[in-house]
Amino acid sequence: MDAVVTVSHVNKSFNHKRILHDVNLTASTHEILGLIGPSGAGKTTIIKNIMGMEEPDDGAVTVFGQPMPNRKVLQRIGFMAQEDALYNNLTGLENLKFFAQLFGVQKDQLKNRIDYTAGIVNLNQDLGKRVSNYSGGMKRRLSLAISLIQDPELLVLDEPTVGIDPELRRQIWDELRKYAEDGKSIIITTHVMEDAAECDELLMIREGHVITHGSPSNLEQQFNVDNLEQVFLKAGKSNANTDNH
Ligand SMILES: Nc1ncnc2c1ncn2[C@@H]1O[C@H](COP(=O)(O)OP(=O)(O)OP(=O)(O)O)[C@@H](O)[C@H]1O
Repeated sequence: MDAVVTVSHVNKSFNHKRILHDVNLTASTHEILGLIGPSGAGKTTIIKNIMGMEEPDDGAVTVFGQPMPNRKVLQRIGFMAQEDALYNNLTGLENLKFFAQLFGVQKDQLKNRIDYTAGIVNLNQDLGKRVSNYSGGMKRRLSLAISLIQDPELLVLDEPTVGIDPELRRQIWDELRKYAEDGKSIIITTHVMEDAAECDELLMIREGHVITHGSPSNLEQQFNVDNLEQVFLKAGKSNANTDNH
């Protein structure tokens, strides 16, 4: 496994309030890395620092060995933001084609990539509709298909499973697993423990601190509990105690 993303000792404040405290992480090939924590914990801020959309106050971020932002590196990343960035007046198909061209998908690959990515999120039947007529869940699914369109080496997905029903969620996780097995790297944020259980490596985030990290099974063992929710609660408590001393 090779390191694809490194975040080293990153601190970030907004309006003099510290949002990230000494965050460290490594995302590697063949791996799904999950950032889990409640709303406001700082997950999106970490993602934005990785994508070069925010700059750390201290510390460093590299993606494929390069400091971000870097336009060439961005071409190698499939990014799904928390807010859907779609063209509402275009159809789903036109959106997919637009982003495929932006990311340099070869013409002879275009149909295959569109069929494949729309299939993953069950949108094939709705591609002719304008996005303005899509539900919120359909928009999330289209955003996910777009993030996969150029077969990126790194996928960065901010809350991809919000608004997605359990059956489709299973299908998406199976595809993400295949993607990682193919040697790619995936970073995903979630506040849902079922999603966290699908990851190879987890960072539990609370109030901008990484309170613990490890594989789901190792974390359950380490904290001597049988689910990740309990790990989060126990890790949060021990972290709070440490903070007080
Ligand atoms: N540009 C900004 N200016 C000021 N405060 C910000 C900015 N971006 C984020 N914050 C604050 O940083 C904190 C962490 O936000 P962030 O979006 O990273 O959390 P999150 O874990 O992704 O939450 P959610 O699951 O709700 O998306 C919040 O208190 C938020 O209000």
